[in-house]
Amino acid sequence: MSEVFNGLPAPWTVRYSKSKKREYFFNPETKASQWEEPEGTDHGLLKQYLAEHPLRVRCLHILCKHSGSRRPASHRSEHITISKAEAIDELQELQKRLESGESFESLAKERSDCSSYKRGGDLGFFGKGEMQSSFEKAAFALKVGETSGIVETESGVHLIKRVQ
Ligand SMILES: O=C(CCc1ccccc1)N[C@H](Cc1nc2ccccc2[nH]1)C(=O)O
Repeated sequence: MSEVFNGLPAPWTVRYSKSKKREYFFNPETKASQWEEPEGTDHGLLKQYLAEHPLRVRCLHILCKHSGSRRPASHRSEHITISKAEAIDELQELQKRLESGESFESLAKERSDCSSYKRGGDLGFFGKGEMQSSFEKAAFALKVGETSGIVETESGVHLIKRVQ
């Protein structure tokens, strides 16, 4: 594991509490968790780290399910039978429409197989550990305003736009 300069004394890490809507500190060795910064924290370095490594992101996404999806059904179709290759082709068409200026939200409402389509694909804020790992990895790699390439999960294939 490469050394992480987060301003915290090793091996402390910082996590996000969804219920309390704030960060907390966790020691993976002792399993201790606490609200206060651990003794010896470099507050300035921690703040800089958090600016560059968000604990949570807010994303929109467009999901195209296919016959191999974990749940091949949605509001659009009780029984989704298109192949993964066809689903990827559909996302590629949507990528072209995004590039020609159509809004992500309007395309999510038109085509996404996720229940979030009603809100233009908005998943709200999520932290690490909440979404399937390939989705999380892609989402946390995006800058605010950026859209991913095609991302595969057990649910199907996605386009992801980070908005916060
Ligand atoms: O899991 C859900 C609900 C996701 C959601 C989160 C927060 C707000 C609204 C929706 N829907 C699945 C499809 C699906 N699979 C996903 C995998 C990663 C992110 C979003 C996803 N959406 C399905 O419908 O099969």
